[in-house]
Amino acid sequence: MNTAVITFPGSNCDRDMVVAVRDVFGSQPHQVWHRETTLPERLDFIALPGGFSYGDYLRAGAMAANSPIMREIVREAERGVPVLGVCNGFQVLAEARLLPGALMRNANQRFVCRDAALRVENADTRFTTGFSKGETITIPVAHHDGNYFADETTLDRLEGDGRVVFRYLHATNGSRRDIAGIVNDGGNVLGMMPHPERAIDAAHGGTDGRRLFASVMESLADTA
Ligand SMILES: NC(=O)CC[C@H](N)C(=O)O
Repeated sequence: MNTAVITFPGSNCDRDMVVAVRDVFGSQPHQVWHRETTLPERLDFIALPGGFSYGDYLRAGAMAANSPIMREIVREAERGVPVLGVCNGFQVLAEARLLPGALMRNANQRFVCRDAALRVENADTRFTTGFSKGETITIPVAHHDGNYFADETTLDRLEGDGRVVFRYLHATNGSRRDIAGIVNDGGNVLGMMPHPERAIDAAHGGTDGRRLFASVMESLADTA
């Protein structure tokens, strides 16, 4: 598989993402610096990792969304390549308008760092076929700007179209309707605040994250 992990200045989960992708996909991902203007050809999967790109200056993800490589990522996303944005990666995807809504400061103004119980709301996306609809999974969260906001019309549309993929079982950060992860209209761009790359090995305390990467891998095999 031909995969890429993007690094922005201030990314700090890129190495964990590389390990997860390598482990599950079975080959070393390309590591791409945000100033690059081209991506490796024929990518099967692109991951935007967590961290504090540009120190979360202005708004988390706002500056990274204007990095040169983002033009290419938008192009690949529009071609249907699966793109996963985790935590800061989700913030970047929202700021780049690849996903609707915004990630605001957590409602209680505090950084939250713990395992989160999530309900899988849609097990029919290329990121979630390894789960069952309604299943509860455990994936860690670690953020201070995870409070998902969108207007009611957008939220209703997301819910109606099955684009709310993960929902927190317990209030976590003030997110509207406890939304933890959403996909774009095409179903190939997933943004989520919880960190699946931190749950790929039993030593992490759980392997539910591995099942997300394995789902992507399987969806690629199906379309090959
Ligand atoms: N782990 C992360 O990616 C942190 C994301 C982000 N910058 C925040 O704290 O909200």
